[in-house]
Amino acid sequence: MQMAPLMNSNTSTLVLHPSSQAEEPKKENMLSIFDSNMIQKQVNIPKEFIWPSIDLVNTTQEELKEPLIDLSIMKAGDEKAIASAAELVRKACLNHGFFQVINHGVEQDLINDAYCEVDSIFKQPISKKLSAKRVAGGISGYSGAHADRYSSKLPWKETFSFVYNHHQNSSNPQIVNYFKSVLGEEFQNTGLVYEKYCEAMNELALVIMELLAISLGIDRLHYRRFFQDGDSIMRCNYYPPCKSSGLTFGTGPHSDPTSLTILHQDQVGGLQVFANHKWLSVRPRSDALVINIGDTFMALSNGRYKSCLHRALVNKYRVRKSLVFFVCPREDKVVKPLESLLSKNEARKYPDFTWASLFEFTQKHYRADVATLQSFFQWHSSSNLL
Ligand SMILES: C=C1C[C@]23C[C@H]1CC[C@H]2[C@]1(C)CCC[C@@](C)(C(=O)O)[C@H]1[C@@H]3C(=O)O
Ligand SMILES: O=C(O)CCC(=O)C(=O)O
Ligand SMILES: [Fe+2]
Repeated sequence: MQMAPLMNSNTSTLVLHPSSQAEEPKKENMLSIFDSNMIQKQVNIPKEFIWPSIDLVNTTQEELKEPLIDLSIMKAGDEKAIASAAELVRKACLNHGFFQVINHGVEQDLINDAYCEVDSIFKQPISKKLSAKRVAGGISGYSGAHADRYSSKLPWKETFSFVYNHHQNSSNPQIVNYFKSVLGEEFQNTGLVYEKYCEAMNELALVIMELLAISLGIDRLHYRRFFQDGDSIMRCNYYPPCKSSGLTFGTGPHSDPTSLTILHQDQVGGLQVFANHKWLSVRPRSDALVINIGDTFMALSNGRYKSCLHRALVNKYRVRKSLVFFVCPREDKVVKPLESLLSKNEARKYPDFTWASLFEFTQKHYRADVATLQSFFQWHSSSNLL
């Protein structure tokens, strides 16, 4: 059935095409855009955004009881407190893979500045945002509901993503150059803010990697070394209010295919984790960062630490925003558990693979969901993963 074109505020036409089930790649000549200004005014939610009822299970308001870790102990070198914190982290990661950290060393002013820049990006007219559109097969750039990638179960969100390579240096400010190249010179300051934000995220990531190594009883510097020259991903999520919020998701149920996620959410609430057989809310804390294990780290721990299903709800009245830093190793690094982690006769749960191959799978062939890792290995069952 041909969807009727809907006019948006900028006179260009918002055209939502009939939903084919193809995930990616979508037919080249299909142009679909999600103009959040326009779509919020619609009486009925386009059917492409309506998720299967099986996913829309009622959610309790019950909260996840994830540990809150005070990271100041790491700088202080308080080994007794570090051992206790590592035990709390271990228990959480064996179960659902989520914990929150405070005294993380990321200045509140920098977080506030990053949110201000989120607003400066997403308030741009749709034509400007589309000029910075994500290139098919890549992660960087603007996306409106991923409407150019998928034809059904569209997430009610706009995103802006870019890559952070730690080995960049001030003489080659990649993020500033990226913002200026895709959004214009007036986004120089936005680039500077995110340059600083990603540097702070990367530093924090290495501290958390040390705590994870301690919690797993391996060489505490192992993951620092493994991730120190990583190619991480920064993503700004912007979730407009939705009149039919109970029929869609801001971000659908998934586990992160990456290694470790460092997320700041605003005070609106909406992040949920599937733990102990139910959806549990992660309480927003403005002074905390939410940390969760991703699929790649689950493989590094030979399945010990869990990369868990989570999702982001939208609501009827308020915009919700989140800043998400996805920690990834350098793309050519071989993902396999450290020998000393494996107990005697412990079988390997996953074949060796590179992050580049898993990343490409999620960008070109498969929408990350709850089964990404096994789908990835099935996809590559015949060919070489490295
Ligand atoms: C490597 C990635 C792919 C996604 C961004 C990072 C880590 C999380 C992934 C994602 C958010 C999981 C849900 C589906 C997805 C398509 C999304 O809703 O944005 C995923 C991201 C992506 O492929 O752009
Ligand atoms: O916005 C959120 O709270 C969660 C987003 C998320 O899970 C993701 O972008 O991977
Ligand atoms: Fe996620």
